[in-house]
Amino acid sequence: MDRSASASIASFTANPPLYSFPVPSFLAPLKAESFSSLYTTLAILASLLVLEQAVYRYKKRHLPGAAWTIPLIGKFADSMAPSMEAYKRQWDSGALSAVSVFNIFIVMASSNDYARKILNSPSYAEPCLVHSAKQILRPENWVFLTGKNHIEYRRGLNALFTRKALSIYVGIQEAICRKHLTRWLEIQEKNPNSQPIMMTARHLNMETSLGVFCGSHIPEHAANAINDKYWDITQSLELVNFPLALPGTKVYKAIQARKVAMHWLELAAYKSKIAMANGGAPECMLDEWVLSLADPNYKGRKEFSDTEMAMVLFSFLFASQDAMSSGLIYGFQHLADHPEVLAKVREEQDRVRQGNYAKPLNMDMMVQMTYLQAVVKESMRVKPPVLMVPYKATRAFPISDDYTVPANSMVIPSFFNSLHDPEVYPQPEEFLPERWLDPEGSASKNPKNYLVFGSGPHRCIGLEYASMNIALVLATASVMLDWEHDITPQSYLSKIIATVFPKDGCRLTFKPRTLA
Ligand code: HEM
Repeated sequence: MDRSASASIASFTANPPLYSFPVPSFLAPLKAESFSSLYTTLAILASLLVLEQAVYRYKKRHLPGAAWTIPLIGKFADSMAPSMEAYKRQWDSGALSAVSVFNIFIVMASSNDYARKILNSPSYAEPCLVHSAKQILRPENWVFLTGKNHIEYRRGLNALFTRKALSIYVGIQEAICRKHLTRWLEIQEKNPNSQPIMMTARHLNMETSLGVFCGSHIPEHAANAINDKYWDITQSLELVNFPLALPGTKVYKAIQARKVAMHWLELAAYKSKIAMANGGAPECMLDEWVLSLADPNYKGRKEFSDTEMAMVLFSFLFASQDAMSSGLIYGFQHLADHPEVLAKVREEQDRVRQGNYAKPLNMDMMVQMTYLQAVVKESMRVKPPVLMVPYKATRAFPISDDYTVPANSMVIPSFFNSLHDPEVYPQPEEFLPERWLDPEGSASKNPKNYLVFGSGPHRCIGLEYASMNIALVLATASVMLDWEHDITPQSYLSKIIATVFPKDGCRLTFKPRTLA
């Protein structure tokens, strides 16, 4: 037998052997010192691995979650391929549960009380978004402000979402929506097969957002260019990404996409300032913003560079493109699957439009569409576009009587269980818009459960605009189109790419609406 193969570590040390295991022959040429340093390295590695487990177990304490974490990577594999089933298992394992990814200790909060507590405790926890978000949005973007600075900055932006401002946007939204729905019909005419609306709905959304934000200060070809690149941003929003934005990586591509968007948004800000200085009437969000800053009664900061304005608009695009597309796509799917609900939407459209489908929509008409509003609310309750928002504990956070989230841990409030609580929403998996029509019903009486747009100081700033836009697209579609759902084995499975989509992209066929 080859002696080196059966040698033991002990034979190279003065101490009595603690372990004895065979050394492979490729190690034979190693000198005693080399073995000693190898032994030391292995011992250090082993200690680190033990330490990793000890720290994980110390932080986790009694919370549900794996007893041991997978060395170094933790649940990285799960975060690469997120699935509703795995998330649901985690949420149902306890109101608070623990998980670790790349040694980032994460506390998941699934109950309504804990989710709201995290969202409403700014002195303990702040949003941290996914790691790539800072590279894409740029670290100086306002969305990363915290505390008083965040409150003040945000106060200035509220002017962009007032009822008066939203009224200006309705006309832009409707014109773009009609143009896209007409194009959907033309595409269908050329190809009678069902098509997934995943990308076409995203395109409609992108052009609407850019139209609302920038009006005629952004040309259509720029909106198309931004739309073409934007998918790179969506794809880069994974929980963990390769840390360096090297060419070829997803984050690198997303940064290139941001540069294209920023170029056009800066130009739009510049043009808006000139148009308003020349006494033009406000026709988009930028114009509203420029005018509000010039108002003598306006108290906040008055000077914003073109780049700063563009970064704010880009943050809106970033926050809305995926979430709104998800909301819209499920809106189409729910209405296709529930013809009785679509029929009621149409009855309401008839009433509000007084039978005149060519009449342009306005804010008063949108307000009268109470059934449609219930449809939109219910659609996003059943299929919340955003399942959870990552926050970070800025210091030790005593979240319950018997558990304190360790400082610097991630703490993730999830919305699904709140939105599917059978006590508040009986038959929680069913799509029942009527539940919102009774002001005394449990859905209306428990607004704290409706976490679709979050809660607290970072609650979605665009929530009314978002709901109105989804309603407006469905209203317009209901009067212009008939559509059918081509149900596949993946229609009711979820694909999670930043937000939630039907796994098959929602395959629909469209026809011009036939009026009875
Ligand atoms: C269906 C569509 C949308 C959904 C489901 C949605 C959902 C959310 C959620 C869950 C948050 C985090 C709230 C929290 O931490 O408590 C959020 C934040 C935010 N949303 Fe939305 N959102 C939508 C559309 C929009 C739109 C259209 C805009 C802008 C035009 C927008 C702008 C923002 C911004 C800027 C934030 C961060 C606010 C802050 O940190 O102060 N969102 N949104």
